[in-house]
Amino acid sequence: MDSNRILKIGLFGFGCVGQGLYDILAREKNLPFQIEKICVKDPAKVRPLPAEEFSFNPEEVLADDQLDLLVEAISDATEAYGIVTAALRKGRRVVTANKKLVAYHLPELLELQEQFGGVLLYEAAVAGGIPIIRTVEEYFSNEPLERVHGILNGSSNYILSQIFQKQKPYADALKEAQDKGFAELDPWLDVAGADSRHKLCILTAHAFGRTLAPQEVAFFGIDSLGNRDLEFARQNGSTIKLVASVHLTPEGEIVPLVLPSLVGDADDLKMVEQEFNGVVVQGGYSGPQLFKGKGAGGHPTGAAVLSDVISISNGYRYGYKKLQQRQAEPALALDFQIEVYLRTSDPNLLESLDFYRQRIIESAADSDSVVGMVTLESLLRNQDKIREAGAFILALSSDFASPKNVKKYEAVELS
Ligand SMILES: NC(=O)C1=CN([C@@H]2O[C@H](COP(=O)(O)OP(=O)(O)OC[C@H]3O[C@@H](n4cnc5c(N)ncnc54)[C@H](OP(=O)(O)O)[C@@H]3O)[C@@H](O)[C@H]2O)C=CC1
Ligand SMILES: N[C@@H](CC=O)C(=O)O
Repeated sequence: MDSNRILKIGLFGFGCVGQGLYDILAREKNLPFQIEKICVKDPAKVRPLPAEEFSFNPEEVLADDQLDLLVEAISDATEAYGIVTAALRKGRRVVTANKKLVAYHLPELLELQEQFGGVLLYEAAVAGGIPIIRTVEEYFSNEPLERVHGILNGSSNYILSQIFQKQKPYADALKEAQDKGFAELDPWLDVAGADSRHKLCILTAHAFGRTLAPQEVAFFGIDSLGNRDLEFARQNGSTIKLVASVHLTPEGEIVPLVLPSLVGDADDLKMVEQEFNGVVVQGGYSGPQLFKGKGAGGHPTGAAVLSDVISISNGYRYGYKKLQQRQAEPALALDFQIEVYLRTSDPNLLESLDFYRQRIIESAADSDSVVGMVTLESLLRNQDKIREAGAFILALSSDFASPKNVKKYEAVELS
């Protein structure tokens, strides 16, 4: 810690995460931190704190040199980018919870820290309360990793638990996730898999030394999940989880993908329910380890932000060790093949996807469900088309890296 004095924090955002941090600091009175100024957006909003604690002008808070460190927890990624980059240009110490900002701008954020001497930490941005970035960055710094995968979005996991365990309608479960503060301001990010994609990009930088642009990662979500898909999962003795995964192929290429997946009883991710996240880190020597914890919510995320606040005040910064160690940037394994289930009403989609070993699961008046093999390249090329068609796509096992667990499905071979 800097000294015995109380460190002053400038906080941007006083929603779920900002209030979570504020509340923890209010309870843990022995901690040497004080939130000095809170910057928010809406002057008309009723606040639980006196008006003088708030500012509506980010410039004013950024310019305040009395503040020892800044915490950015606002809902707008574009505004957050402006705040965080301006702070780093001043060489400030900054903690952010914003995964979209980090995923889209990591190379620039690294550059700014290098150039101006500031520091940026973002543990809360991936898997909420699970200390996964520091674990991958520090504990696994010297062990080659084979795979990192898991459930990285609390809202969609909450929704799926409500659907599978309580038979709640999708829309009701989504509303609950929003009411509980788990969901993004635009919940499409959660349910369409985009938020998981942002988190996967960040994890990939720390685990494999590859700064992926989000556009390089195909992502699919649960927003078009229908009754027939639920039935397919149930008939196969499985539930569905939204899985984000990155693994290294034997050729040293990487396969990053966000895809709903069938999850059976033997799968470690099966026990990750509600707003919890679960991340499996597969070390080359240590084997698989599951990290499970709350992926969303004010206190779990506030606690992750607090941990960064403490670390940053102790002089910690990410070493990006895998980035430093890597010989060459791992390429994307575009020819990687994965077996998926697809339900669509658009016959052209199957043709565009270049499905092979295709089998029909069900043919109905309004749509067909098929199972087949597809390449990563095809998923990347067709992902917008799949979304626009309202199709639902599902991996047959969360073990994307190896087809050995793929079961035999009730299917009719196409002639
Ligand atoms: N909710 C969660 O469980 C988690 C969220 N995150 C991330 O943390 C961040 C904050 O999320 P969350 O707390 O849920 O969001 P909320 O919607 O609950 O709160 C957002 C806060 O940001 C403020 N704000 C928005 N735009 C501006 C702006 N231009 N200038 C100043 N303040 C602004 C809002 O102000 P006002 O009060 O005036 O409306 C509000 O206080 C997001 O990046 C999110 O992705 C990360 C992990 C978990
Ligand atoms: N909306 C996100 C919040 C945490 O990152 C989620 O549901 O996981």
